[in-house]
Amino acid sequence: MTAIQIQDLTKTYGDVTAVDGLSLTVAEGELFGLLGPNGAGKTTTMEILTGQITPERGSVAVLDVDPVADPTAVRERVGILPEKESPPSFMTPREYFQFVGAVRNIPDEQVDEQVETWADRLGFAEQLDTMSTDLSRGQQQKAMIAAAFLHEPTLVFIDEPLANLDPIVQERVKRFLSEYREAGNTVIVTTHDVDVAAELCTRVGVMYSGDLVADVRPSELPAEETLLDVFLDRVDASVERGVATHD
Ligand SMILES: Nc1ncnc2c1ncn2[C@@H]1O[C@H](COP(=O)(O)OP(=O)(O)OP(=O)(O)O)[C@@H](O)[C@H]1O
Repeated sequence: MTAIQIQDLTKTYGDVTAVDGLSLTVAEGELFGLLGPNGAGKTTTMEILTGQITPERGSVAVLDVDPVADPTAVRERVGILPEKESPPSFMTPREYFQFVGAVRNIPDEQVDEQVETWADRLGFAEQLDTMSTDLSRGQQQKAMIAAAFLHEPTLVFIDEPLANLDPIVQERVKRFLSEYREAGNTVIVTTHDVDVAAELCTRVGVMYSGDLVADVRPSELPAEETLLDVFLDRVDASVERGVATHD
């Protein structure tokens, strides 16, 4: 089964074409990075794939389910971690996990087990019973990462996975994501950080002005060429060809 299938996808907001005829296939077991500058269309693509908004044109399938026709079925099967989200300010992380567990019909014992595992993995056991409003941005991000994986999905979408995390936690998250992928699961990340994409991802699609301008495997780039070179080369070339920027 392919994890993601996108064919000729287009989404506009008034005069702005946020996604412009995008086609992309991602196999299961990839850690795929959608890399692009501000306004490239990464978030819009993710929102279509997770059934939050609908496109004007094109087809999409996520684990063989159409998120436009059946957004609930997709959201049940995948984990989603949007950028800048945080647990409700009036709940502790533990209460938030119990809430997510109830919404997702996860047995209580499984929630308890996952909470212990994640608190240990990301080092937030001491904050489990602290009101979210009193947590730092990084501590809130840890809780959101754990919540996205609570129902043990086989495909997870993460916007800017390492934002707000200190270097130690960044390493732990990177290691976890690599192991999760090695177990056959799929991760789709969006980022504008070239270093994160180069280090973390098995495959990177460079997005600019609503479409892919490069599709590379960082580990297969020749020694003299970095992902930053590819990024600058393709994005600059698109600017020179006169592709309109959105910002
Ligand atoms: N709800 C909206 N209403 C109007 N325009 C929007 C809306 N959402 C996105 N856009 C526009 O669509 C384009 C693509 O935005 P999108 O957020 O998908 O880009 P992005 O690659 O995720 O950018 P960033 O890295 O800055 O988050 C931008 O020009 C943006 O201003």
